[in-house]
Amino acid sequence: MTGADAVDVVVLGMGPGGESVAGELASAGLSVVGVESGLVGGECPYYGCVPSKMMIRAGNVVAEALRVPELAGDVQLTPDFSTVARRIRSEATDNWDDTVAAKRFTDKGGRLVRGTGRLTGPREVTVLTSDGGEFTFRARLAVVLNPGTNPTVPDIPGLTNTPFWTNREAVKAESAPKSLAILGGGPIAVELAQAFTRFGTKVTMVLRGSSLLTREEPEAGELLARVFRSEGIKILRNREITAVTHSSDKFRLKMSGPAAGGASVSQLSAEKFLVATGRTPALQPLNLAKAGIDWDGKTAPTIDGQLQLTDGLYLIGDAAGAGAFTHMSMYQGNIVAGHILARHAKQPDRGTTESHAVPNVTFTDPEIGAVGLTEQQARDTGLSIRVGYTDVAAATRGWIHGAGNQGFIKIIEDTKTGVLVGATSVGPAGGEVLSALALAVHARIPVATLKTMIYAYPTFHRAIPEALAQLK
Ligand SMILES: Cc1cc2nc3c(=O)[nH]c(=O)nc-3n(C[C@H](O)[C@H](O)[C@H](O)COP(=O)(O)OP(=O)(O)OC[C@H]3O[C@@H](n4cnc5c(N)ncnc54)[C@H](O)[C@@H]3O)c2cc1C
Ligand SMILES: NC(=O)c1ccc[n+]([C@@H]2O[C@H](COP(=O)([O-])OP(=O)(O)OC[C@H]3O[C@@H](n4cnc5c(N)ncnc54)[C@H](O)[C@@H]3O)[C@@H](O)[C@H]2O)c1
Repeated sequence: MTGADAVDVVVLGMGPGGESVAGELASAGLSVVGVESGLVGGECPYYGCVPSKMMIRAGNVVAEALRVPELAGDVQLTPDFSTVARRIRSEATDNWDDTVAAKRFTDKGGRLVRGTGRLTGPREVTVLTSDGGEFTFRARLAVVLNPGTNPTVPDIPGLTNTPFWTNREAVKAESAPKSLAILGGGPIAVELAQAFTRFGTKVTMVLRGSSLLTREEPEAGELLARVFRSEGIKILRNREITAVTHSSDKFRLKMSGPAAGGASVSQLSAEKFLVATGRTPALQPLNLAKAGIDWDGKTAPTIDGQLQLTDGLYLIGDAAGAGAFTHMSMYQGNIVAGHILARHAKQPDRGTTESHAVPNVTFTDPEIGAVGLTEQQARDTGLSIRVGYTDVAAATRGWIHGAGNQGFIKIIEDTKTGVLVGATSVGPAGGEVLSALALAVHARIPVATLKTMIYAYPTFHRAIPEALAQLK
């Protein structure tokens, strides 16, 4: 243990939560080392939420323009992906340069160490820098792990020899490819499928199963599949890709149907191939065992309500396994910062994590917002429930909106307590409408109270009382 620098806190991985904990603790006067092997800020600002939502915003503008003939006359449109590519490069990611984010942290008094960190003891972190240097830090108060995830790449023959895309390459695209094959049907796949389609890319999605967005209510995936079909996105269901090759600027994917289904082998070719098959937490290289943590290497490690793996060793973000969303990383970071400051600077604690009202929004058109339990999850936990469902297109605002008005609100009530335990809001502003439902689930507001509320006319959220009236 000789040669280690003593500091108050080490934050290993500066994703959204890590960056915020490190910054807050440094501002509070603690000596904080932030360790980052990539870009300060993590996946979200450089390869995830922000660039993908910039593409989606641009794609939605194109889609709205295409709705002009139905609603407002005529328009001439020449979508050009290079405009959004330029915006992503210059406005969102600073050409994938984190100087500004790094300075934001060091200006607060933090020390940024660039390199790959690992635990070398309880509350001890050793960092290997790219030029072969090594630094060791012993944290007096806490080590916060925020390593995030990497794209999971399935073991498909030939794949790794090809220039396939993950989200990290997709958001760097300078132009929309003529054709794009996408493996996976989760949030990354559907958001990018629709965004590229709107710039003229012929998209084919290859699903191992039969549905899109399997973590959401089934009605959400079904509606999205209908919308995708109408936009020309092809969805191949129950397929396995058995081989991938790339030559003459073309990917060739060999596919078979499900083994049980009598396996028809087929082929698909495309200019680009996006693999969006989930994420692998970057926990393995951290060497949790060095801090005495017993981890099976597969499932999320056990943490307490303050996100501690053990006293003074915290795990936050996607790798904590409570929802791979930026808002979860920041929510957890806030609790951890509060816990550290309460223990060591006599500030009020910020409580423990709650998991009954985790929200998420998939930013397709229509947006898909969800909070809490799905109907199936509620049934699986043994709750006695009532379900309310209403069609957004048939509500006043949906009808006024016209083209692009598809959506629904589905709510799940626990009949024993009379509160909502889950809700899904799909529609043109589905993610924004979700906020009222998320509040209801979070604060456990009785359905009886929600029914007495006045909902402004004619908003999209006025479909909420219609769903409440349908509870049965
Ligand atoms: C395409 C895409 C779109 C998304 N869209 C949304 C969205 O709209 N809304 C939303 O809420 N979420 C979205 N997400 C998810 C979101 O990006 C993550 O939940 C978010 O980044 C939080 O991750 P994190 O805090 O776990 O850390 P990450 O952001 O993954 O950052 C972890 C950091 O740790 C560093 N690191 C890892 N290991 C080490 C090590 N050993 N030593 C030093 N540094 C290390 C990494 O370099 C990285 O910078 C999206 C993700 C993707 C891929
Ligand atoms: N708007 C948002 O909030 C947003 C957007 C994008 C991503 N994210 C976050 O990032 C996470 C990762 O997204 P994702 O879409 O990669 O993952 P995911 O785990 O949600 O979906 C993965 C998809 O790939 C399929 N799949 C998995 N292994 C496969 C294999 N071997 N062969 C074929 N198909 C396979 C799954 O069936 C699923 O359809 C999300 O779960 C979410 O938490 C959030």
